[in-house]
Amino acid sequence: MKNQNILISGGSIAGPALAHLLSRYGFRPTVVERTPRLREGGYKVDIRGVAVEVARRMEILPDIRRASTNMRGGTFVANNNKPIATMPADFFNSRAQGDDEIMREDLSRILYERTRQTVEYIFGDSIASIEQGEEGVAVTFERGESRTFDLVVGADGLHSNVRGLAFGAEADFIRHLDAYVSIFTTSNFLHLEHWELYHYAPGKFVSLYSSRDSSKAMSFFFFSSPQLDYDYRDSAQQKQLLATHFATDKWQAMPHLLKAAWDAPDFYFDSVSQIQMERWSAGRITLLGDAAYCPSPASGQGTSLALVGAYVLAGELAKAAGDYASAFARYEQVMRGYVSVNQKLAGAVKDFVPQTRVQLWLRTQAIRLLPYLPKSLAVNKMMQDTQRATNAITLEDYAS
Ligand SMILES: Cc1cc2nc3c(=O)[nH]c(=O)nc-3n(C[C@H](O)[C@H](O)[C@H](O)COP(=O)(O)OP(=O)(O)OC[C@H]3O[C@@H](n4cnc5c(N)ncnc54)[C@H](O)[C@@H]3O)c2cc1C
Repeated sequence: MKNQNILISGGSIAGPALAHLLSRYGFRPTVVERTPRLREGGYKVDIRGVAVEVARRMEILPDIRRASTNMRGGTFVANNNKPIATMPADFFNSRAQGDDEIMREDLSRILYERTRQTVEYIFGDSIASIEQGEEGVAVTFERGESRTFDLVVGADGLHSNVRGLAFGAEADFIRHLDAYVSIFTTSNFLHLEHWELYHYAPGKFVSLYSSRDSSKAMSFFFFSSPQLDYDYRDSAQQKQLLATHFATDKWQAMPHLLKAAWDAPDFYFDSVSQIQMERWSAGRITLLGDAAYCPSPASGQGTSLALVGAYVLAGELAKAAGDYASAFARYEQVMRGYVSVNQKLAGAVKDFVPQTRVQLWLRTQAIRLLPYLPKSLAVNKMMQDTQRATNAITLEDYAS
């Protein structure tokens, strides 16, 4: 088979998923990850629709189910922590349809553990330059090493380094949805047990979920904002932005959470954005996951697109016996429609949070009614759209 040596930039979800499948087909993948070790952090992520079948074919579904969040439900709370409404988990999620929910870092760890013996991992490094030639791609790394690979895959997220080197500036491909998210670990100071709290304020939403068998909690902050000027690698600056945006928030838990942000080892902050590109491949280089088609956390489909994308890309490379030009073309052809319908799930992100005090009051009244409404009435349309989108691709059986 041709083109067996494949460099993958990014060791979160898309990168290790692709490495797992490629090594199964006899390719020799190398993963380079910028952080010094496997990156921790992230909130609950969904594995939905076709992605569940991909996880099954990757033989990681039992591991995923063992690490399931096992969420029991959640409570909308007022500023003084008094419950507004309490809902069982299956009111919002689609576990009943066979979908799964797992902490992002657990899925990343499962994929890494599956591949660490068969795949070369380089931590704490990054691609500094890429030059394509007839016979391969000459790569230099930031730490100074130079190597040649047959193919390069950018699975390095929203701010993809490979995309920048091979396709051009991020500004040409990113679509800001006028919101930001921040996620980090805190102590389980409210003693939640597989339970989540939800708090709204004008333009803001915060949730808190017990993790690590309730020994810790994970917080998720969301706020609407026009584009902010900050360095996406400077977490001290991002913590300050978060503190400024939530300084006047009246939720009782807020002072504890904002203090925890400064101490959190896994602090994550990013814009709610999508990546939209006319093509994902250029010669021997292609993009995968958020790097190519980030649907944004507002769609809830980033992880599923990354898993399905890895399955299709690896399968097409194996089917074409390493003929990258036809494999990359097929990968785009097979994935385009699925990506597009899932990006649409992000909808109008601003509607996710009430923007004014009046809208907040109306939202609170609607939430009070939720427990008394049949699920079908309250979330039916949203659930149906999501189910259609998450299944909007027919998986080929690439088994060798
Ligand atoms: C820490 C973290 C927390 C997240 N939390 C959530 C969440 O709670 N909810 C949600 O919906 N989505 C979250 N996401 C995004 C989610 O993981 C993706 O949408 C989805 O799983 C697709 O994954 P991906 O592998 O394509 O991209 P990502 O998960 O973003 O991974 C990209 C990887 O590339 C690495 N990388 C970046 N630059 C370079 C470089 N120059 N060289 C080498 N490696 C590089 C990053 O360190 C990271 O490990 C999170 C991502 C991260 C990294």
